[in-house]
Amino acid sequence: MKIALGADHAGYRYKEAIKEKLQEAGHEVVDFGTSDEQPMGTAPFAQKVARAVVLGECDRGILVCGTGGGMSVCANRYPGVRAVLCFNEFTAKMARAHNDANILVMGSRVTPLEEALRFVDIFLNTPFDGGKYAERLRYLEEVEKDVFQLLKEKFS
Ligand SMILES: O=C(CO)[C@H](O)[C@H](O)[C@H](O)COP(=O)(O)O
Repeated sequence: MKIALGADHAGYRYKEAIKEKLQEAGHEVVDFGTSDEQPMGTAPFAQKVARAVVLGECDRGILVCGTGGGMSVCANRYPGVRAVLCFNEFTAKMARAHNDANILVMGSRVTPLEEALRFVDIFLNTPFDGGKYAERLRYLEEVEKDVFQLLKEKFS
């Protein structure tokens, strides 16, 4: 798979470890930064990863910040993004099985690194269950149309 990675300063160390693991496993990684532990904003990295996934430039995305909150808030503003903040193996599995998540979000101040690496495995290897979950996800298209309409009204 081609995987987009992004992290702020709080997630930098995790991103580097995830990148190494993914490359060892033969995945293609696109690293959208950050490139050190210098404190900085979270959203620009979520923005780059979300765009890459929505545009189909990458198959999946992985984002890490301190809590996962900042990354989730930003990434899910993009239509077509289903970014899920995972904090144990069950949430990682359900993110794929029920939500068809295309971006895994984790918090480095919440999840130990070894566990985060396991969530990555689960995220990449769990199929979407489809069926009733696919039907439920279709409602998101209605929500996206609603958002589009609101933005049009707000900015016209
Ligand atoms: O949610 C977040 C940002 O919106 C993340 O947890 C950040 O990594 C965190 O806020 C960073 O905090 P810091 O005090 O700047 O290290």
